[in-house]
Formats: sequence, C-alpha cells, structure tokens
Amino acid sequence: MPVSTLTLSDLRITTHQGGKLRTLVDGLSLSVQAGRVLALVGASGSGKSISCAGWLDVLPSGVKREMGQARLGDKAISFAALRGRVVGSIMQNPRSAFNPVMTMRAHARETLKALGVEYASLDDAVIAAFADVGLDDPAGMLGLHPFELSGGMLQRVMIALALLGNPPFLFADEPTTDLDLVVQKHILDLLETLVTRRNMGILLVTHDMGGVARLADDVAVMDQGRIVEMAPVAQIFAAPEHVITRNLVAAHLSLYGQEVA
Ligand SMILES: Nc1ncnc2c1ncn2[C@@H]1O[C@H](COP(=O)(O)OP(=O)(O)OP(=O)(O)O)[C@@H](O)[C@H]1O
Repeated sequence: MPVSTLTLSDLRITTHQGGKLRTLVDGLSLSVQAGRVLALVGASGSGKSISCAGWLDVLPSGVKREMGQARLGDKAISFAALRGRVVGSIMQNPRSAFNPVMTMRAHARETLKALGVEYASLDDAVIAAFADVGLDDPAGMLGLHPFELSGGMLQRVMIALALLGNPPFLFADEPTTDLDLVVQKHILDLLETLVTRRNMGILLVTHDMGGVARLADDVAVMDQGRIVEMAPVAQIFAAPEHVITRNLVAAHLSLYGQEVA
C-alpha cells in the first residue's frame, strides 16, 4: 500500500558562532501528505533551507542536527534513507547544482548510482524522465553541458533527476527563484502535474506568495527557526494571525493594490 504521510518531528539544528552555541532550528515539526502541497514560508534567514538540509542529511560542515525523527506512515525511517528514494529534492539556483564539465547523461548516471537504481538502458530511462517533465528533444539533451541549457531547462532536468528514484515526496527549495515569470509559471505547472498525476506530496519552500496561493494546500510559517503559524492556505490569506504571516500576505496583496482584511 502506498505510504501517504511523511512525518518529520522535533528537528533541532545548531552551530557554533563566535565561540557560542547558536540554535538555527528549534523543534521544527511538519507532515507532508501524498497529493498535497505544504508551503514553508518565512523571512530570509528564518531557517527554511537549513531545515530541508537537516531532514535530507546534507547539512554543511559546522552545522549539526541535535534532534529530529522521521516517520513514513507509522514506521520510523533514518534521515539518510529519506534522500532520493523517499524524498526527491530540488534546490534553488539550478545552475550551481550542476557540474559545468559534465553532460546531462553523466549527471543522470551519478544520480542513479547514488540511488542504487539500475535500468536496462540508462539512456532510455533518462529520455523518458526528461520527456515526462516536458523537455523538448529529450534524447538530444543527453550529451549537452549545463551552459548549453537555459535556467528553466536546467530546473526541469533537476526535477527529472529528482524523480529518477520514483520518490513519493518532493522537497522543492525556491524552485522558481532566478527564473523569468513565464518559466516560473511553467515550473509551477509542472509541480502541480506531479501532485495531480503522481499523487506526490510536496514541501515547497518559497518567498513567492503568488506561488503559494496557486499551489499550496497548507502553509507553515517560520520565524527564527520555529513554526509560528500553520493553517490551510485560504485561512492564511483571509485571516493571517502572526505578524510574520500578516507581513508576508500584506506584501503580496500590495502588489495588487489590496490590503489584508
Ligand atoms: N553553513 C552555515 N553555517 C552556519 N550558519 C548557517 C549556515 N547556513 C545557514 N546558516 C544560518 O542558518 C540560518 C537559517 O538559514 P537558511 O538558509 O535556512 O534561511 P532561509 O529561511 O532558507 O533563508 P532564504 O529564504 O534567504 O533562503 C541563518 O541564520 C543562516 O545564517
């Protein structure tokens, strides 16, 4: 039976700064559900990206996870086992995520090796994955290097690579940052398709409240390493409670000449 809920609880992340222990994430708990999008929003530096890195066991050196548990359905799962097979991940700034001297085929080969997944034909599997995310000429892309692709194409390749292990969940950290508006819409369309067609559960880390309004079912708001508000998306926009949420919604509405009710 497919597992429908990924429960992440009590994440605590610390670092040492100027000889003092600094808590970056303090008891963060979230649930991501199949077929739903949970948006994680908050001011810059509130701890969204470092939390994702903590869940996926890819924290930078000098930053430590002190606590945290993950459950898939009712079974405990290690963080190391989440990445790739259970949670695919795409990070902000796709260009920096690719090695400039490696082709798309070589990137796919590395991803599959890390996942321990074997296909009868690597090229066929990757071409199918590229076609699935709407890339034109997927076979022709295999021999291309990152500099030969636009930012939007690279983001689609990153999503295709994240899906190679067929994970039920996806963490998307600022997937539309640095892309032009038309491409942003295409990437949001693609994420929506993953939810409707594959029943994926997505954790969407973003500053883009327009994207939140468009895609999210639920919203968690972070401030200084903690969740300060969590509610269905309609409630977040209609009746934001915490000052951080009100500021985010107000900034978004002001783009359209509107105010928070
Ligand atoms: N490698 C690191 N070493 C020490 N502190 C770090 C490191 N990376 C991030 N931090 C700190 O962790 C805190 C949270 O950073 P994080 O990148 O998670 O914020 P964010 O909410 O994702 O911000 P943004 O929206 O700008 O991406 C910040 O105070 C940041 O300075």
